Order: sequence, then structure tokens, then C-alpha cells
Amino acid sequence: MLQIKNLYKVFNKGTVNENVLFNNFNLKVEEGDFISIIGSNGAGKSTLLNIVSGNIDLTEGSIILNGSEISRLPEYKRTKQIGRVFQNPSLGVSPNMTILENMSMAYNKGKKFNFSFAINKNNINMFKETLSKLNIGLENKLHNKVGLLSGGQRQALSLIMAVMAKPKLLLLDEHTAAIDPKTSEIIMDITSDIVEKNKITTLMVTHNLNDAIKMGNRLIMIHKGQVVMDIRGNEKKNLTADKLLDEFKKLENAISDSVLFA
Ligand SMILES: Nc1ncnc2c1ncn2[C@@H]1O[C@H](COP(=O)(O)OP(=O)(O)OP(=O)(O)O)[C@@H](O)[C@H]1O
Repeated sequence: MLQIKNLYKVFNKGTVNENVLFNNFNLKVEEGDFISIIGSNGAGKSTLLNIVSGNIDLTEGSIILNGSEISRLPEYKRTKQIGRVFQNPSLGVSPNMTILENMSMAYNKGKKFNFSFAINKNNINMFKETLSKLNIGLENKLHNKVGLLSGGQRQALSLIMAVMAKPKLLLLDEHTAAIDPKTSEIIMDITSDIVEKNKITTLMVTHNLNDAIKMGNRLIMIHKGQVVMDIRGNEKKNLTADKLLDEFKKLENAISDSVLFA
């Protein structure tokens, strides 16, 4: 359903700061895959999601979503097909608008006549019902400005909003990293529910190895612009955070060896 082919991405080409992040990176994502993406700082995880969403241009290569080449489509043309939740709880929502206005905008996203701010009264009950399933009381705060909500409440709302327009793909970029551990657990449960109910193909970047193991059907580790681990099914279920840490250590040793013996 999503194919990233021969991706090449270089930042600051031809300068002293030239950084070749991806050199012939390939990834095939199957319909319904929920992939946890891990990798050390600077491995390129966020950039990968940004390239898929169109927020950052690729240098060379191809991105195919449901059979269509999208790598040259501008970001705004991909938003109907791709939902996103960011690490920063303020990014997925408009803080100066109410919950109702935010949800209405998300619901109308990509529709032909996009009267984003016109709230269809028939939808209010549907929005309330959706929120009440979260079990965090947001359904009683429809007229509250989103800027007054906690980070966790905003991330829950962002998740709901990200899938309202029924995108084909959901991109989660460390979406629980900025919230406390207990709320983070709730958001992860909500994430599982939403992904399952909407049967939406999902890529989730996380630094939390336990979440990476627990969530989804597949786990990949990115290192030096390549997929160095791609695990699914039972093999993934049998993973432990310790095993993953060992893998990280092996990669780090390989780097220091290559520097040592260069
Ligand atoms: N717009 C940009 N211009 C120049 N370099 C960039 C830009 N965006 C990202 N980079 C570089 O690309 C590399 C990968 O960054 P990225 O944020 O994708 O890594 P990451 O794996 O998500 O890291 P982290 O886990 O720390 O969030 C870093 O070296 C970063 O400095």
C-alpha cells in the first residue's frame, strides 16, 4: 500500500554541512500494517515521515501510495490521504478554536466544498459520541478552547482528528513523548483502538522500546539511512527491550570499530 523506493535524501548538498541521510532506502508497507519505527537520535525517523507526508522534499526516489506516485505532490494534496500526529501537542490542533471547531475542520478536510468553520449541527452528536469513547470527558468540553486542554487531552483529540477524514495512512511521530507516562499509556491504548477500528495503515516513530514492542504487528529499526531490522508476527511478540538494546549496542560498536579501523 505504501512503497518507498530507492530513496535518496541529502541535506545542504555541496556545503561543508552536507548530510546524506538516505542512500537507496527501501521500505514496503503492506495494507493494514502497523509499524513501530525505532532508531537512534538523528537516524532519520522524523525526516522519513516528513518525506512521506510531503513536508520535506526527497532528493531522488519514489513514494507510491495505493498505486499512485505521490513524491512530487505538494503536502496539502497529500493531507486527505495521510493523517499525522506530532510530538508537540500544539501542532495537530488549532489552540484558539474550540474542540467543536477543530473537529469540524478535521471532518471537512479534503471535502470538495470545504466550509471548514461552518459547523454542521447534525455532526455534533457524532463528534460527542466519538469523544465519549475516549473516556476522558472531552465530550463535555465541546465549546472549550483547545489551548486550555492538557497535552494528553490534545493528543487524544489530535488522534481523533487525524483519522476523521478517513486517510489511508496514519503517521505518528513520537506522539506520546511530551506527555507524562500514565497519560502516555492512555494515549497508546486510544491509538491501538483507533487504528484497529479504522483499519488504518500506520507508521509510529517512538523512542520507547516497550511501546515499540507492544504496539502494532511490525517493528523496524533504522540506522545510517537503512532498515537494519524488520521484525513481525511472533518474532516481534517475543522481543524484549533488552534484546533491542543489545541490537543498538552492536550497531554502536560497529560504528566505533569502523572509525577505529578506517
Ligand atoms: N531541514 C533540515 N535541514 C538540514 N538537516 C536536517 C533537516 N532536518 C533534519 N536534518 C538532519 O537529518 C538528520 C536526521 O534527523 P531526524 O530528525 O529525521 O532524526 P530522528 O531519527 O527523527 O532523530 P530523533 O530521534 O533525535 O528525533 C539529523 O542529522 C538532522 O540534523
